[in-house]
Amino acid sequence: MTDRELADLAYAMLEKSYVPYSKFPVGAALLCADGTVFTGCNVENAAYGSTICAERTALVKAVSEGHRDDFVRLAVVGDSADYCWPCGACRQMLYEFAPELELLVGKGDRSFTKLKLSDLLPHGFGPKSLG
Ligand SMILES: O=c1ccn([C@H]2C[C@H](O)[C@@H](CO)O2)c(=O)[nH]1
Ligand SMILES: [Zn+2]
Repeated sequence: MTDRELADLAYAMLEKSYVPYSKFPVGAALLCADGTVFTGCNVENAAYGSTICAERTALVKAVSEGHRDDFVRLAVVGDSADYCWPCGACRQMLYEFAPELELLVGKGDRSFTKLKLSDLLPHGFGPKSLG
């Protein structure tokens, strides 16, 4: 799967977002080594803090289906002028499973930039930190 194809799966998720409060849709698509893709969107809640981000939706879908050590690339995209950088909570949860995960981060004009999770979360706290 090309980067463009993975990003487009994430963009397609924008319309699934449930964002009555922020009106800020986010889409995600997580590629596994066997080619499986888990998609996600943000799902907000009237108790705002109970909102789940698009990246974590995709991640928990994947882990709950038995994937864990096989994450290859994650696309996360928004629909606004700036890139949709993953929030701190998402960076931390992704770091648990794939500290060197490749990221495609996109914005409203459908362009995206490529980097690694470790660029966004250097010296992260993970399973190895616990000894
Ligand atoms: O990494 C992030 C950051 C924010 N959001 C969502 C949460 C909320 O619904 C909206 C505004 O914060 O964007 C994500 O989905 N992923
Ligand atoms: Zn987040």
